[in-house]
Amino acid sequence: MTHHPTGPAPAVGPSIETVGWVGSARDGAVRLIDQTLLPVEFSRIDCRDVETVWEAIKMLRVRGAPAIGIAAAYGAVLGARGQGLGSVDAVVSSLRAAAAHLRTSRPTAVNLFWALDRMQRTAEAEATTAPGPEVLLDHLLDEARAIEQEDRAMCRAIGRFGAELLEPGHGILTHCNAGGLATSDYGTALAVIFSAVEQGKAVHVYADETRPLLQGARLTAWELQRRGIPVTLICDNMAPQVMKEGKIQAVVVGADRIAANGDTANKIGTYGVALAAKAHDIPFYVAAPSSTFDLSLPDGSSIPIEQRDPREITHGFGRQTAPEGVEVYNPAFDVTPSRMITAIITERGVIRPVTADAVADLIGT
Ligand SMILES: CSC[C@@H](O)[C@@H](O)C(=O)COP(=O)(O)O
Repeated sequence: MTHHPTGPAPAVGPSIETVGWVGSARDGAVRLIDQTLLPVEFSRIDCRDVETVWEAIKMLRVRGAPAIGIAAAYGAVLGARGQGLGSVDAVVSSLRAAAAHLRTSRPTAVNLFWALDRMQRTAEAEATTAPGPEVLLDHLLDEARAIEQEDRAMCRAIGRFGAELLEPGHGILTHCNAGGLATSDYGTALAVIFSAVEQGKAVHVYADETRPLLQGARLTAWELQRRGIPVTLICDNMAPQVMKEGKIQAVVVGADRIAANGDTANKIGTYGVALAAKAHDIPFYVAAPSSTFDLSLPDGSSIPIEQRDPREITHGFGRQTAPEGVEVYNPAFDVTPSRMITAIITERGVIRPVTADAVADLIGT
């Protein structure tokens, strides 16, 4: 049952740069949108040291798995110049220390570790050949920029593959924010929607508010509205009812870490959406780049789940909404078993059905 008009699709509005680098390797800074201020205020901050990047990741000023990885890669460049540019060895050891610190910012999104491993490998590989510390630092900035550029390309490819799965008039439910704000510029789950609209398919998005930090309300609704895509905001607990009313023909969400068998960690509440989708026979799609897969983990049971400050639940956005001292459980992510995922959309193609063999075939090389 489709309740959405199938008239001409709107044009997709312009991208925004979520995280990038300004200035030279020697004096520059990591520039990022402070997402904690959205949707009321749009402002960027410049991070000039590793600690500021660490804090920005921890406090969700920059968030979303690929964007965290990009911010960390640029943060590693800041770290590399930490002890000054006295020698190549000083640059390498400063980068190692910065990477070790940045790894402690958030545990679940594997893109953070993937990007830092890559920066560290680059530093170590070039240590013996770089003619001097300044050249090495320039190369490290090039590597961080490559991570950002590759993410752009991956998101566009995810969008192209995923758009094939949507039809004009579809109602699409998404959870949290897997849009441009969570990546370099185009998103993963939202890329699928942007691409479908660019292909002329008019769709309507339902955005889960996403308790407790409201990434769906503050970020996804803002991003879709800004790009001219029709969006209806709902509270998380309304999703099953909205499905029952026939308004949803597909669910598309992002991912923070995907195990070798396809089990997928994403924002808390995603598992509940998958259960509801299954009950209503609605396809449940995960959209993620290959950098979000962690093939060292056989299944989702060993994915580390971030536990966050209870005050995000008891004092969300500055107002006390629970009794003082109440016990709180606040996991930031949950794991959806692969058997509940209809397909995983990657930049290399679509994994369907989601099995360990299919994941290994596409991602394992
Ligand atoms: C393309 S981003 C995919 C995920 O990182 C996203 O869905 C998500 O769960 C983000 O959580 P957040 O806590 O806001 O970093």
